[in-house]
Amino acid sequence: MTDAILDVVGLTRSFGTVVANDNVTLHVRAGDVVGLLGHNGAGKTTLVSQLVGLLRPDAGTIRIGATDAVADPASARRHVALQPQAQAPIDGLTPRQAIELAGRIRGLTTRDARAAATDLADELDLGPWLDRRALAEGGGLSGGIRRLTSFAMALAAPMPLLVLDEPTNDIDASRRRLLWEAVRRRGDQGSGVLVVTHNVAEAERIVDDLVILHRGRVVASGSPARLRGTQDTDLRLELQLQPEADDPSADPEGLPITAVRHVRAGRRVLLTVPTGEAAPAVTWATALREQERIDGFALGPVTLEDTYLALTADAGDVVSTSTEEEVAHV
Ligand SMILES: Nc1ncnc2c1ncn2[C@@H]1O[C@H](COP(=O)(O)OP(=O)(O)OP(=O)(O)O)[C@@H](O)[C@H]1O
Repeated sequence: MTDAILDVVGLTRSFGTVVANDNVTLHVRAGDVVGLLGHNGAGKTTLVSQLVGLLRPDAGTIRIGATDAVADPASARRHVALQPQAQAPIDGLTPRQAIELAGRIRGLTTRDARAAATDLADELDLGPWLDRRALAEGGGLSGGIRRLTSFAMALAAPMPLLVLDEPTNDIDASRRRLLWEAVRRRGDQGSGVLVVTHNVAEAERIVDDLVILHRGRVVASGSPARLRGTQDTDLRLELQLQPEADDPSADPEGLPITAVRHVRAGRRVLLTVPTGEAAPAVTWATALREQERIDGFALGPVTLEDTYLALTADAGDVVSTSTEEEVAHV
């Protein structure tokens, strides 16, 4: 892919017998925000570590801009700003000092670094904490404000490629919204952005493309609309099971409705049903609730979460879908 700022092809990395990345291929174009989704242990941080030269791949290639990042990680890193998953070591500094420092390291003048810190504080509503010092052992600043500071440090100077490893962890809902808007803005201003997240619903609204990793492999990639994979006219019926209760939809033969897809996630059951089945679906679910076989239900549009959970379910989880194969190969 010639206009990509990041080209990863066939990347493979094992730890002993664990294949953490298995033949991973993905691309990020300038101006695009790409979300990397996957459960714990899917291999996301292993991938990020190789992008920035902290780990060497067993096989495969990484190109960042025009640079071969495996052969010359130091040059490649000059094009990348990384927000690592671990909290940034900012004890002794205020957020303002930390952001200014990050800007200076990336070549901004003192004056521009100061302006960047002030602008980012406005953009992310960091103002009340901007001059409060981070103390040892988590003192001074909360985990969320430390994470937001680390995010702001990654954004301190414009970079061709931004790699953000779970930037929303610990952050409150209103600042998460500001953070996602800031991510989208960086894409719109021309950076390529790769954002690792567990937050499917929030990422879906701002990304151009998603890559879903499961057990080290890419199991699906494409735009959110393509990945949803079902007809726009399909609906999602969510059943909330009672503790220890059986899933009343476990046997497709016994269902009074046609479920295109069936996903079990803990005590939630997500059924994808054609719009034409809305009325019988509500009648059936209402009866289940009256019989106290479920705690409640909701009928709404299909979301990416349904697809994501279906693609990343492990053996033993209850998943059946007539569209899964189609979705997995978009
Ligand atoms: N340094 C290491 N030594 C041994 N095994 C490792 C090492 N780093 C990662 N692994 C293993 O590789 C697999 C992928 O881990 P990785 O941290 O990349 O997943 P992740 O998707 O980032 O997970 P999380 O969302 O929990 O951060 C896991 O099975 C993990 O135990």
